[in-house]
Amino acid sequence: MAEIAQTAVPPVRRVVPRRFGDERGFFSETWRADWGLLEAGAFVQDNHAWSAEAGTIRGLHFQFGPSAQAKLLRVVTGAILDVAVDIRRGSPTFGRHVAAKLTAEGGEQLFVPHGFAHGYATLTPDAHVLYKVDAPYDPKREGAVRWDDPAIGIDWGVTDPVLSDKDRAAPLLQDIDTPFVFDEGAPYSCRSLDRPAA
Ligand SMILES: Cc1cn([C@H]2C[C@H](O)[C@@H](COP(=O)(O)OP(=O)(O)O[C@H]3O[C@@H](C)C(=O)[C@@H](O)[C@H]3O)O2)c(=O)[nH]c1=O
Repeated sequence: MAEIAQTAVPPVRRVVPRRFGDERGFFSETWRADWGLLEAGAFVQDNHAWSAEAGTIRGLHFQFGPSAQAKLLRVVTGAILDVAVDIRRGSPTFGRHVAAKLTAEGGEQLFVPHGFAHGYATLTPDAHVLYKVDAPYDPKREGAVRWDDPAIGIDWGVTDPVLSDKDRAAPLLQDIDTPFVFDEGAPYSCRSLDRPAA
């Protein structure tokens, strides 16, 4: 059982799985097919990323075409600010974002569908982030948007982040031709085109 809530930028969802506590600790189901986020079998890869320092930012990333990824994220040590930005051309919420705090303590999760650029900032040192994705890693179909794009205006709470070289060089949203198109008839109201964004 889990509490699943729509966010201000659908279909991004916040998920809080129930925890059954006892004298040993707790037990929690962290994903079930019958929660209806994705059909059974859709998730094909699990990821684990560790960041040593608070104030590390990873993102904003996406994969496109047949490799577009939906993601279900959670934190098992520490805390992050998890962010999803709508980059579906023609979307009523294009350029808007959801920022959700995910903590090991609370077990909160964020479901990020196709058509969104995703990233997070670590709010604590030693942050372990786990996530499921519904398409395998495909470095030939990766794209990125700058973490500090003023047109998106994310309040990361971090001024001088630890970044990868790749993320430091990422383009602004206005300078990419995003490969996602808003389409109410498609899953996640998103059509994913098989062409690079830049
Ligand atoms: C993402 C990924 C990376 N790698 C490798 C490539 C590279 O050598 C090393 C580090 O990759 P990156 O710098 O891209 O890792 P990172 O910056 O953590 O990338 C991740 O960021 C978050 C925000 C996401 O949303 C993810 O989808 C993914 O893009 O790991 C894989 O083998 N499989 C994967 O699925």
